[in-house]
Amino acid sequence: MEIIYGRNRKEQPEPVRAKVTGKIPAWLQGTLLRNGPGMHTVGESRYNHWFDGLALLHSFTIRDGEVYYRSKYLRSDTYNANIEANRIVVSEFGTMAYPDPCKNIFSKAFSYLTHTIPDFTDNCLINIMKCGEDFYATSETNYIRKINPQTLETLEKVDYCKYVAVNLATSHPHYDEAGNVLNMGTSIVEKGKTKYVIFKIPATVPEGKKKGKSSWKHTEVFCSIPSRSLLSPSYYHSFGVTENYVIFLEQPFRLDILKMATAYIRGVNWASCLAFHREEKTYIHIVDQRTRQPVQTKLYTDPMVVFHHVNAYEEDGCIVFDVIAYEDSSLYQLFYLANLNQDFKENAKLTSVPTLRRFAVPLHVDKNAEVGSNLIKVASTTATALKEQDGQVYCQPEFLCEGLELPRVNYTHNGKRYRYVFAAGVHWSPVPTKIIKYDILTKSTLKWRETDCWPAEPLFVPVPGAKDEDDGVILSAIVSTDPQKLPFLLILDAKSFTELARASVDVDLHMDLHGLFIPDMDSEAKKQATSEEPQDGASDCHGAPPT
Ligand SMILES: CC1=C(/C=C/C(C)=C/C=C/C(C)=C/C=O)C(C)(C)CCC1
Ligand SMILES: [Fe+2]
Repeated sequence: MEIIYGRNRKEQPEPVRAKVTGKIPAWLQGTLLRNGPGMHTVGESRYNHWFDGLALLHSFTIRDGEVYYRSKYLRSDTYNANIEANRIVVSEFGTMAYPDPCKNIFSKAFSYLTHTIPDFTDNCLINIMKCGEDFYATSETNYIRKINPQTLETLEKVDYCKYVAVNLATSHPHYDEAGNVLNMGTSIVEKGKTKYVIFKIPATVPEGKKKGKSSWKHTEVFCSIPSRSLLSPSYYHSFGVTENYVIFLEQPFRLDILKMATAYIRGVNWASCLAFHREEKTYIHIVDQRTRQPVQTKLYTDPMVVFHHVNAYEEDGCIVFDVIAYEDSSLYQLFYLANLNQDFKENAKLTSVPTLRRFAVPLHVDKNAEVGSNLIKVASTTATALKEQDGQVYCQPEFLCEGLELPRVNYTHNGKRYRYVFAAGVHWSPVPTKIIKYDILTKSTLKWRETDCWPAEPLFVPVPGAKDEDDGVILSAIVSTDPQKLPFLLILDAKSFTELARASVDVDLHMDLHGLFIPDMDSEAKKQATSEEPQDGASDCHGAPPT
């Protein structure tokens, strides 16, 4: 597994033309842009965790049946400082680093003082966010980095803190139809006022506001939810939305702020400040986007750990939401590089399988409803919400399917009723071995897998004018551990899950995390703008840079 996870990857900044087999649909024109960790050692120093690796952006540009690949390390301040020092000098999730080699106790104490309120890393390795016409590499700290989606160059650093009071923010924002971004973050600095903040970044500068100003300045707080525990807010990796509501799970997987404030002097990493409290409940917060107020009903469910929300929608006075849930937090433990070594089958065993769970929560609780009665009258799910004596509502999910992670849906159905989940197939190990299409209606699955092939998160791209939810293709970057087989971009027909084409590239493809597809709006115009004609040829040919 070290070959997949722990090895440093070589960047490929010049586009490489892929060898295409099969036929890429003519309508599929655009760029698949993805992010993930690519460098795990700097000089003699080594990161401990896979989520620490330096961000490596990569893209597959699909144009007229041809595919071009390129990759480039994000030139974050973190990357630059590490490369300059030839060692890791910035702390990441699983690695605490010391900028100055603290030779004596006094200098260590001094460094400690300057780190009490930590300045987090800008190594944005998790996802790509679209904001208006701009693209950003994202992580979970207060920093994101603007990038050029064509050349993968690193542009300016944006500090969320300048626009909204959050120290951490998710790398899984939502988008409305106008492209406005809805995201969530946690404010931990104002002691005693720890809160979760839902905020909106407009896609464009609002009408009537002074032109020329960036839309960031118009970021607005939508709603703040006070943390149940002021010194120990929940950790969350994503959240859900419906057309009118936001769903936030305050799970008992929590950050300890005091531990974080002393982590540097204690020489421990950020990950050690996270703990799952298996005896506590998971609180379900619902925020009405129209009133910007939380729904007053106290909703809760059993302890669980959720990283990825799948989708959510409203039905008959209820909110139905689907998540991938675990019984514990073993997933983050498994991604320590020491666990992903040769014996990963032994070391990297999940102690709970990820399951797709469907919850249903009532938007209004009938005062006359009997204590103990199920408030969910929706026929399509067996999820329940039981009214309790004290007015709280206890929600129990319907278990839909096991062994899914990195879920994606057809985003035109985001927040709306939907039927299909596309995901990576995992079981006891967190390493995906297949791609799955799960049909919620028929509870059936379609799978793609190939020996020695390790798929990334599958992304759904709809065909223009699509009628059915699954009218489109699935894109997934496949890492190969078969020396005879090059890595490739896999293109599946999303309906039948049959292979339409694959584009093999002779490059050092890394296992990535998340990304997005940028469709070419006007591919004809783009083609005209391409200065050079691409050369015909083999997979290692460096064709003209697609614009
Ligand atoms: C650096 C840093 C953090 C980084 C978290 C990361 C990098 C999480 C990655 C999660 C992924 C990739 C999940 C996939 O399902 C925290 C804990 C927010 C807090 C403080 C500083
Ligand atoms: Fe994620």
